[in-house]
Amino acid sequence: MNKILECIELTKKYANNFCAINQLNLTLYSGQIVGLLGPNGSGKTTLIKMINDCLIPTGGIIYVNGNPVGIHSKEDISYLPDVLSLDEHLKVEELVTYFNDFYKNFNPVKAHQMILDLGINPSSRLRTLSKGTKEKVQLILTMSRDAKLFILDEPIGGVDPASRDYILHTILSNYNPDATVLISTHLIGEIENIIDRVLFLQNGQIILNSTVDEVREQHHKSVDQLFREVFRC
Ligand SMILES: Nc1ncnc2c1ncn2[C@@H]1O[C@H](COP(=O)(O)OP(=O)(O)OP(=O)(O)O)[C@@H](O)[C@H]1O
Repeated sequence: MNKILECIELTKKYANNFCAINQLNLTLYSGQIVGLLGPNGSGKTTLIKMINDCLIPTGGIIYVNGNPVGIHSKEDISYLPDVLSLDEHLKVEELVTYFNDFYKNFNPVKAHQMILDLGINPSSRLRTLSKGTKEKVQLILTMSRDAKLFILDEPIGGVDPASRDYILHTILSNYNPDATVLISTHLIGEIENIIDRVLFLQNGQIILNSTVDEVREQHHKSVDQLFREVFRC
């Protein structure tokens, strides 16, 4: 198994001195789907932004596929941010062309197939689509790259339950089994059946890093039940 992500003593303090990620150590290997779970404010987006070079750590280091975060890691990672980051004036088909021009590892055939399957009109301008459909387009573009590490920050939050099933199935069936998918979500029950490993984040530290099978065997609970117990208010 190849080490695809390594965070060593990773720390992020914001300008107000609040420590959002606190000396976090994490190693992920290739070929797994990993759920990054934690209550509001636990640091999930901060961690994801640092892995994607969108935020600079205060301390520690991150390696992606053996390289420190930087130009190389941008080729290896396909990132779905928690906010829409596409030009809304473009048509869906123009976005596919744009991604194809921009990323060497983008597969337009795969993108067009998913657009067709989800009944999205390729000639619609993004700004005319509903919030959930915009999210689907962004996810399709993200999943159509042949990346080594997919990082999805809340990929199904605004999507209706029927489409969620398709999208989760799409994540499963379109990702290369040698790749790793890191999914941050609050919809634990929805992703529980597709993830191999689960991480619980609390106050900027990993407090659980187990396979889903280990959670079920050791705690005799689903991940959803364990989460509700650990983080009960
Ligand atoms: N720019 C900032 N300046 C100061 N504090 C910040 C900043 N951005 C985030 N934080 C704080 O860092 C902590 C972690 O935020 P983050 O967005 O990473 O959490 P999260 O786990 O993704 O939360 P959610 O589940 O609500 O999306 C929170 O307490 C948040 O208020």
